[in-house]
Amino acid sequence: MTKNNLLKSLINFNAAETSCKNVSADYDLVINSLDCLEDCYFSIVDATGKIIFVSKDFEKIDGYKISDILGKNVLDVYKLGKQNSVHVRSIAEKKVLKNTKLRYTSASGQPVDLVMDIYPVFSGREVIGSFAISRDTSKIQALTDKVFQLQKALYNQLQRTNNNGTQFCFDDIIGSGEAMQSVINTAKKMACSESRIMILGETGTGKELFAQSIHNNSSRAKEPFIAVNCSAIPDTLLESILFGTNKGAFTGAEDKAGLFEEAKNGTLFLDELNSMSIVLQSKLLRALETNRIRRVGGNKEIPVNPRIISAMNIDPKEAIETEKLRSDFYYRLAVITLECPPLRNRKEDIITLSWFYINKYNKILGRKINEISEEVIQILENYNWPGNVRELSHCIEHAMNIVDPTDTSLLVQHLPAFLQDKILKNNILPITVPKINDYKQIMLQVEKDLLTQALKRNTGNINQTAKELNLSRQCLYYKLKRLDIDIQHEIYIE
Ligand SMILES: Nc1ncnc2c1ncn2[C@@H]1O[C@H](COP(=O)(O)OP(=O)(O)OP(=O)(O)O)[C@@H](O)[C@H]1O
Repeated sequence: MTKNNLLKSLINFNAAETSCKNVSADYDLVINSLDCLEDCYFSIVDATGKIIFVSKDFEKIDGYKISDILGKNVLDVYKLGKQNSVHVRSIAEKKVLKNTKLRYTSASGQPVDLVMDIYPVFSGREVIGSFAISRDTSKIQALTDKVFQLQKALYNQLQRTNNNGTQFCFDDIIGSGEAMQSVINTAKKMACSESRIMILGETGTGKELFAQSIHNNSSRAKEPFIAVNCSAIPDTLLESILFGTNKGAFTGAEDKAGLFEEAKNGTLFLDELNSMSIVLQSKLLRALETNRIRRVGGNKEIPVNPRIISAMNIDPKEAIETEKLRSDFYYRLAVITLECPPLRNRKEDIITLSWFYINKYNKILGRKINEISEEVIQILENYNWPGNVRELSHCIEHAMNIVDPTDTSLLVQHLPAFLQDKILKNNILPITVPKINDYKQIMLQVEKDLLTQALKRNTGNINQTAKELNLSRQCLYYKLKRLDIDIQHEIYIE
């Protein structure tokens, strides 16, 4: 049976079914127009299983050349038993097989996921062949797999979050340098005690990460961990959030437990404690002294038992001196203190952290970065990271969005513009203060760094440097001489 005869039967069969008798067509045109369908091919075999026709996309999907398989039997081409060939089954059973899913390896070794609809072709009562529409669902399958993986990761994360309100434990803290290891060891010891902890450190240094890890390493791990950011909530609300409310306290107030009660025997983490008003500090102090709270509008004292971990991102001494913080309140909470060092003081961890975030975004964004250029390493290690690990993570996230999916190296042009600008123009001031206590010597070093960098920016040009610093030429010369700065030195002519 020729292809056209088979097609004619096929169309006549359908025409009979649809009572549309006068069908005439250019069969090749009809069949080839199916090629406009993406990731899909059309195939016809005769009653013996011999392949009579396949449309163009077949080569792309199956990896065979059409000319190599035409005229051959499907069972031989795919090395299948009769039961495993859907074409042969459809002919033998005289049945339409819809939505048949197949997974196999193509001639070029790629895994292929196909969904096939196979129709037997009749001439009268006799089956004279079958035709199939095969849709390549490999891409959709890969996407579905990815969605499934992401869902699973999210579910795991939520499970951890839902268990006790935390996401992190000590294993999640990155930092193999001496400074971080020492903080981790201290924090692990603190986890074994019941004393109140004050965690100090600049923004983004990992204070909450430590608070959660301590909770998860403590005997209270199965109880809730509840965090409240004192700077994010207006003072009047913060009181009712912490202590709860009793009905009638103010319009709309209901009987509601506060966070002290909700934390039960777990941990209550008071973040940015320094933002709390002095009035609320006094009320809280009373609760801390008695381990009892009174709901807003209530008159009953309720015993409470969470362990309190607090955090501050400013110097407590300064806050006490400027009367933003009550000293008795501070010392009630800072029974033991933990200091999270800023990133610029533990440069040895910067690249390890960068790799952590690169690998994270390689997975999330489907990137392939496996190298950080020397220049980028220099930049990352020399920037002073005022936003600490949070800022570094955002910087890498930015870079990973900019790299092309085929890039394997993280380069300067991928970094956020402010980092490229500042560093490439030598416009930042990583002032290297010597570890000495002599104020005069420190100031001399600071002045020297400042002038050296201004000279670098102006490629050693005295007039321009003096203008930028708003100094006279003579004054600049005098300072350079006093600080022993050699203006002929090649570093200024970069
Ligand atoms: N050592 C570290 N290892 C891994 N991730 C870290 C580390 N330090 C901080 N991070 C990450 O940096 C981000 C900021 O950390 P965290 O919120 O704990 O900082 P913080 O000091 O509490 O900041 P803030 O004072 O602004 O509340 C988080 O995503 C955290 O997971």
